Amino acid sequence: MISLWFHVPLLLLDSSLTYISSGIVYTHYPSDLLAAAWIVSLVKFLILGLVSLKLYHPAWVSSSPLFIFSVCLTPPLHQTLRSYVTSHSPELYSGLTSSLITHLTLLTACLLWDWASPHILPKESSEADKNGEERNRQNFVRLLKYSNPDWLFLSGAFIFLALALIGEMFIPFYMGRVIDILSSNYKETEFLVAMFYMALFSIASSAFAGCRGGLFIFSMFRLTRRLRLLLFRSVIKQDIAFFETTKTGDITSRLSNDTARVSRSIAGNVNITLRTLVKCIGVYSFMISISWQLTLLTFLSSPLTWIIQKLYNRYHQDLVEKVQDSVARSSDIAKEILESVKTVHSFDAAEDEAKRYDDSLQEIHNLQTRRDMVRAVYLLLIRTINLVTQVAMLMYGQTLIESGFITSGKMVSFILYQMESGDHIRLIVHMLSEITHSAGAAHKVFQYLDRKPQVSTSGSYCPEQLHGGFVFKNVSFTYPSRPDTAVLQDISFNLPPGSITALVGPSGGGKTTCVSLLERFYEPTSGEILLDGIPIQQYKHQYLHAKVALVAQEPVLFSGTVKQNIGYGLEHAPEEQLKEAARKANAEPFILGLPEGYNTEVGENGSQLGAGQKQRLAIARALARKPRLLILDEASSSLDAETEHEIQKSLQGIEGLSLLIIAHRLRTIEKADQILVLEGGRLPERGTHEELVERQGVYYKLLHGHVLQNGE
Ligand SMILES: Nc1ncnc2c1ncn2[C@@H]1O[C@H](COP(=O)(O)OP(=O)(O)OP(=O)(O)O)[C@@H](O)[C@H]1O
Repeated sequence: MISLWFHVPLLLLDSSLTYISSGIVYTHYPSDLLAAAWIVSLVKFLILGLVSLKLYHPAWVSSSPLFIFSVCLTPPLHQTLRSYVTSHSPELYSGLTSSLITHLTLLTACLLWDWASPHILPKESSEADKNGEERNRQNFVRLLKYSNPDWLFLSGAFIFLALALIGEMFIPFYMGRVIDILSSNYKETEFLVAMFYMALFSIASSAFAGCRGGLFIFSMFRLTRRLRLLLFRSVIKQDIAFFETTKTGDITSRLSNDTARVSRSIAGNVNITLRTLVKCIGVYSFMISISWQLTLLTFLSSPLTWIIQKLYNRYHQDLVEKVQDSVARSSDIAKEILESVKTVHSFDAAEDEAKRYDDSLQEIHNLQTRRDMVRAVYLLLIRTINLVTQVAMLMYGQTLIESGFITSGKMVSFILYQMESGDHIRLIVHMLSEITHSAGAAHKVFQYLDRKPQVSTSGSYCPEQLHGGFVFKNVSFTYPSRPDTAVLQDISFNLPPGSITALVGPSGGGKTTCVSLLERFYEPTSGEILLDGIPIQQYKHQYLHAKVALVAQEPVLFSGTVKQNIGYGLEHAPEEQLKEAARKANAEPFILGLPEGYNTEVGENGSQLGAGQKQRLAIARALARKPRLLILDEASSSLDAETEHEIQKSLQGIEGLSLLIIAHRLRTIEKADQILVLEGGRLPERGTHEELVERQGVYYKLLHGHVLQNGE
């Protein structure tokens, strides 16, 4: 409705302007009506443009610029074509009825557009989108900077690009020439010269194009590799909270897909866009030099091709991304099911899971069908437009040949150029959108590249002498992913050098969280952790991690040999140091029993070892770095009592080594120097086993519950 109120006054204004200005211009230019028509329309365009700018309101019309443009451009364009194509003389003002018909048709088209465009066009141009465009531009510039090391290859590629284009541009020209020579008086020398040039340009342009493509692809791979490495380095240094809040799939997708896409945007898309742009200019120059009237005719379809291509890009790109997401989801489902196949079998859920997987496949299929339908409609429209243009061009071309303006050979050259030109326009529009999308992918990559870990690793203190006394001083902590729940509340305790401390308490009490803070996976929300009186964040990261070693309940081993696993992160450690650690962890007897001893492969995540063996190997790995504090988080739960006892004895024999043991089997920590009872993030009790039993508090209950639970 608002549109209508905007268009009707504009329409009336336009009619009056046409009437008045036609009268004036006609009196001054009675001889050249075509020039007059263009002047009238320029005047109208300026006045209507100013009026609409003055009155413009965002809620009005999306089509008002289109309306004004069409209202002003259609009449002179129509007159120009009329006089050139049909040889009718131009008219300046074609009468009230035809003017009314033109306006009403345009008004209907614009209103239809206003009504339909919100439904068919994806929403854009919001403030956020504009910021996004600006950001994309900045990202693109930044990407160019990442390509700096490849400047030599890229410059070479651009030179070959230019050479190949020059060659390609001349081929249709000489083809037309050959036809002209064949269809007129045949002269052998001229024919041979033309053929020679055609062959020369063909061979040279193919060779240059090959070099160009090769160099671009080479630079692209180099950039991908550089970006991947940078990204991987940045990701691997992130704090644990980052990995808890970011899906692994997202990270791997950035590493594999986005980096490749981003580098494609630089080397690949820029290459294609430039090539197409230059070719487009070249092709149109040749076309204009052959016949500007025919060129004008082919231009008529360009705006339509442009709009269709833009619409197609938006839709198609959107659907392509949806298909990719849904393929990723589907493979995630398959992976999840296959990884938990034992659970699936034990719950007899194989059929249900197959159905779930089938649903995900169906979703992919539906999206792919939609994507292909969109492509089919697009191809149909584009081919129809091409056909109509070609028919019009041939009809007019025939008039031009008949009247002797051009030769049939030139007409052939023109057709060859024209066939290329449509492809070029579509490719430019496609590439421009592809570059924007790649810049979007670049944004995702840069987000990770620029992310600063929340746990700083800039400490530099690494003293030669270390006593190894740890102190928790009024430490409180909440997980970044659950900021409302305090997991540790103002806890303080000491881990004196060479002592054994046990952390016990009900599940969820915060034991593992204490360990995570000691390992600097997170920073305490308040309070501090000191090592020999100095806050642990001031120590050099590698130094601290050599002094504090953790063995988790389910240790992670890497595929490789036993020796490689024990020496993980210790590149230059002597073999004897590793074997010594294995002996202390009571792992040597089983290692020597393996087919190739220390050189036996452990399989992916140690799959060829038993749970107890894995734990012993993990303890050996921790000891190999000669720590001052060894944290055993339920690390001996899979060991039999005798092995556990052996290990404890050998660990106690290591001078200056403090042990922090988290255990549910309370019997194993009865001999600890101090037992800290952690409940609900607080430390309600601490003392030796005897003291705590005597106190009959939480520890006593735990012990009691534990005894009852195990029937001991
Ligand atoms: N990564 C995390 N993000 C958010 N909350 C967490 C995270 N890890 C643990 N929590 C929560 O913090 C609290 C303490 O967990 P923690 O694992 O430290 O307890 P725990 O005493 O070691 O338990 P358990 O004996 O079962 O291992 C629990 O409520 C748990 O749900």
